[in-house]
Amino acid sequence: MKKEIQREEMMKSTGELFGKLALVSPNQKLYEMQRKSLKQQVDEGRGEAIVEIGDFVDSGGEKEAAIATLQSLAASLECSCVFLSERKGRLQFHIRRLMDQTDFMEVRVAVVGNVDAGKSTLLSVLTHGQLDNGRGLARQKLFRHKHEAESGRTSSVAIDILGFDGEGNVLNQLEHGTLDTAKICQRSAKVVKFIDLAGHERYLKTTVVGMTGYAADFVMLIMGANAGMIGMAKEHLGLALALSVPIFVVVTKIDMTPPNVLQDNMKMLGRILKSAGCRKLPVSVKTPDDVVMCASNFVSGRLCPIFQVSNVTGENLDLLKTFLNLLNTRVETNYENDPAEFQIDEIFSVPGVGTAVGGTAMKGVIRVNDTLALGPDPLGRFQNVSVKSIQRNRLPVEEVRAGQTASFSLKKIKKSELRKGMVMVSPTLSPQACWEFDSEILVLHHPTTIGIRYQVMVHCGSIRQTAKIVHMSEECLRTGDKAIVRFRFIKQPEYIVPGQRVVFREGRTKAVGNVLRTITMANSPLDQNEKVTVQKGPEGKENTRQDNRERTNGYNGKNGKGRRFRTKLKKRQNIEFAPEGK
Ligand SMILES: Nc1nc2c(ncn2[C@@H]2O[C@H](COP(=O)(O)OP(=O)(O)OP(=O)(O)O)[C@@H](O)[C@H]2O)c(=O)[nH]1
Repeated sequence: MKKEIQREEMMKSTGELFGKLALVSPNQKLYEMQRKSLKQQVDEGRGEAIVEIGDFVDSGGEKEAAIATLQSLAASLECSCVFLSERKGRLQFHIRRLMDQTDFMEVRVAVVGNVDAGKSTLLSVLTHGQLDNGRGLARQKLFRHKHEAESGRTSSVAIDILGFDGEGNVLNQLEHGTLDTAKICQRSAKVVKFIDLAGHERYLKTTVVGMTGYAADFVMLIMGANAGMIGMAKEHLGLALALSVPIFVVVTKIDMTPPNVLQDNMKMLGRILKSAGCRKLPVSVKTPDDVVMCASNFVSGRLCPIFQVSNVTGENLDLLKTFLNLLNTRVETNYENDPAEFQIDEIFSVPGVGTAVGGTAMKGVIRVNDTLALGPDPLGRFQNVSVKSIQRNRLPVEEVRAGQTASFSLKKIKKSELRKGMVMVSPTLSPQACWEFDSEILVLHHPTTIGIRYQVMVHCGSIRQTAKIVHMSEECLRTGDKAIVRFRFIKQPEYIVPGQRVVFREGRTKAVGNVLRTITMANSPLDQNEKVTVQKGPEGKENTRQDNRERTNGYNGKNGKGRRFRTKLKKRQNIEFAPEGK
């Protein structure tokens, strides 16, 4: 008996609870310990875990007995248990909690890459299960699920979904030539949402919005094997790195690329990923074992798995699908216990239902009939709203948890009262809007120097608004410089929280940073006597704030609109900054 207890303690301390010895006919106590440990792993992995058992050198029935124990443990926790791969006598299994019909895990993957890299083709091949002919056949079939088609939400960003069942089988099936997203979600245990971001330079804005506003968990960078890392691919890579989103690379067109060109381009990709600016560890994924290793270590963001695929022959697409099936959302588990926070990125009216908003739950759990604080309005105020119903990918659900996207229909709210960038948060947070915030920023690119009163477009979650630099820890900033900078929003106060990632953009200027501190409205009086002379304009002339505002807002002032707008703005600012209670 004493020996037995010692064995249990030793196994517990060495993490060998799933070792060969432990899994072959465990006694009741050991079984319970294993069950507890597995449950913890599944909970920590938000319903999923990769478990390794072994070492099985010569089988003699031990392997089968150990697998049977693991399967029984998984079944007792209402989980599926699927074999993944075997390495040196150690077996890896994927454990996934079985969900009810209205729930599914969600992983968001932003798809970027240069024009013609094969993004649309790869998404079509993955989601439709039919190969390409090398001349654009697959992408024609791609029914672009604009958010509108998919969930009633309108968006300039196209979304494609790939559903997996508990065993990791792809569930996308064409019905009358199209995909029924609600049905796929209903049957799926996991749904991978691809946020297809345009490859053309013209659409860089969309790419930034897609990566910040849609809270991508991962970035899938597509590179044509024949072309290599050209054009916007490097820009997209830089943006993903700056936002600290883990990246994996899919190299397409390996069927049509001569081996020497492929080799050169792979070398170049490896060099870029390892460079001081990236500091990634490129791993070429060639076997199911590589997939498991990469998926288990991917969330840290240091590894960069590289898949070499062909959309025409289908080579290695299975490895990519397995990897996608194993990916787990990056939202912290404990966020579900925090007060709810939901960022709004779409607003729409649904006939017969009323006003609805779409977006991402960043924290907490939101249920039907919950009351949330919606805001801020132009005066920085929040109002209580009640959630009438919730949908996830057109599927009516009772609740939405941190890390999931959803649409809510709201009671007694007019569409005109809403705007993108607003939030709905738990009233217990007593949310406060802010005009100003401090951010530690890194300038990724700027042609000259950035100084006080410089204006940039701020992207923070689904917030997109022009802000002005009012204070800097350095006198001026150039490419590569870091500083603590205070920004002030131009139009209205916003709800942001310390720690949020921010991208600053103005023409070719790009900077990234973290919110350090917000200066809530009560502490942020408008500097009415502020000097209006600001940065140098394109012709070397000094621009006035008025010029800048006109440029920012698209008013040229010639037809008097600019003046009218400014008067309106001034009036509004006066109201906005009136002391509380007046
Ligand atoms: N031979 C071969 N051709 C491919 C492969 N993948 C894509 N193509 C072809 O490459 C061309 C461009 O692919 P697209 O999917 O349109 O590229 P894209 O990156 O979506 O381009 P944009 O939408 O313009 O950004 C099409 O003619 C595809 O048929 C592949 O693996 N092998």
